[in-house]
Amino acid sequence: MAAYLSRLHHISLHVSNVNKIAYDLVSKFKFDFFAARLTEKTGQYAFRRGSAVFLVNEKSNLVGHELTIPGGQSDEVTSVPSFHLTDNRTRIGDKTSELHEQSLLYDHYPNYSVDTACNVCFEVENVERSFNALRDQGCQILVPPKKVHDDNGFVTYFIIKSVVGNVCHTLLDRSKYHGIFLPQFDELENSSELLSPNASLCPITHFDHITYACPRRSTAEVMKWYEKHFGFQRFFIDSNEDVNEGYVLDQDGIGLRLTAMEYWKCSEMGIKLPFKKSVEPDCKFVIAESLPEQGKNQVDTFLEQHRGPGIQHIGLYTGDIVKTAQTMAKAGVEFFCPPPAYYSEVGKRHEIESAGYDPQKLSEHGILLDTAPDKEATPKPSTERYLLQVFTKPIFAEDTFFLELIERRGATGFGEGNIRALWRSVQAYMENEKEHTEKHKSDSVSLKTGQC
Ligand SMILES: O=C(O)C(=O)Cc1ccc(O)cc1
Ligand SMILES: [Fe+2]
Repeated sequence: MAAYLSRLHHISLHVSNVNKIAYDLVSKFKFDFFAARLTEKTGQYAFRRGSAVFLVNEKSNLVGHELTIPGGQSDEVTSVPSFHLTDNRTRIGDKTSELHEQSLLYDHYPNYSVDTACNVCFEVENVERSFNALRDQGCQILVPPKKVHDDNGFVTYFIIKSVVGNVCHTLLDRSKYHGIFLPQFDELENSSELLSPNASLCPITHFDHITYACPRRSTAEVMKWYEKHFGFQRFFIDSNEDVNEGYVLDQDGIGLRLTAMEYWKCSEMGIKLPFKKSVEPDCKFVIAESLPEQGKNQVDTFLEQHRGPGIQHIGLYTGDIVKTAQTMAKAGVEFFCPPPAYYSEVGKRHEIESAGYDPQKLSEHGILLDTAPDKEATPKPSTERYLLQVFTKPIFAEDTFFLELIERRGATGFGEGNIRALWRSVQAYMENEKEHTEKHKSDSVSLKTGQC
């Protein structure tokens, strides 16, 4: 029996420069910094927008380290006020010393040499039952069941290693916890989502999908692992997709195999958000493999620079991609842009206009639009179904992890046109980057700057 996952709780990052990532998440991506845990040995910081929560863990033991998160850069956006975590150190230190708990909670040190997003944490209804089931199925246990409490109740959790590179999963039960995040975390004052000015400018509601970069011919093993242990089911990206081969794009320089999965409970009935009365849509998992015939590509680059398989990107769902991209670009987020011809090509122009968008507006930030094939529209409505996406440049020092904004207007899958356009823009960036490094042009304009 598989573990019974009820919802995605947060995704953990392990980074060496917490200040940089915290700054980017708050000032550029407009996430709210809402909870923190700081001990003599470690710092853990939680950021959220809607139900999308990132837990940023400090990679090294920086004692006396001070994190300052500045306010927003733009005039209209007053962001989280400056916050010095050193102020809280004594308080959290006092709490933890009672428990003699100084190291990371809800995660483990991955001892990874580069910055990485590597723990996808789920809520489960019964930690003991899930643990027994996964242990009996032979899963590798990284942290056995553990109970953590504070004045607001308690949480139990354990951590298992997945079959994808350094990716692991914390499975936790927080049904007996009434605090804002997790026990031993301090809530930041004024962290209420309702008060956040960013909610309307960046209406991100949840994680839409998580994409893994995996080695060639490993997809079947990954699928099998998630089916067996978590009860994931196949999500067909395209109606012509071969069950065994996945969705294959293998021409014109694009060599990519995509296979997607979703977790069954969410796909069948949806999950209630703890704070809101609405139903939280599911988060899909996409496995990306590169194909050898088309030469080295972005998946290979990820595997090389990340030093193994892992989370390549995360799709953040937004109710208004144009507004969100505009706000983020203004704050300094850089997006991958397709070739300018993408927006002037007659067919695409017409497609964009038919969807009610201005090609010029979309082109400003590299937003891609795809119309879902007719067969997806059941029963066929008078309006078509669209998918809009835009991809940020890598957010760590290496060409590894990046974020994506995605808005679905009826379309539930992944658009072939968007994948091709994304692929080309990432390839162009990486080739430029390579040339740039090879020629050692230290005085040339940085490729990581500039608008579309
Ligand atoms: O289209 C999406 O959002 C995907 O997630 C598919 C995808 C996966 C990996 C790539 O390198 C490019 C595209
Ligand atoms: Fe994606």
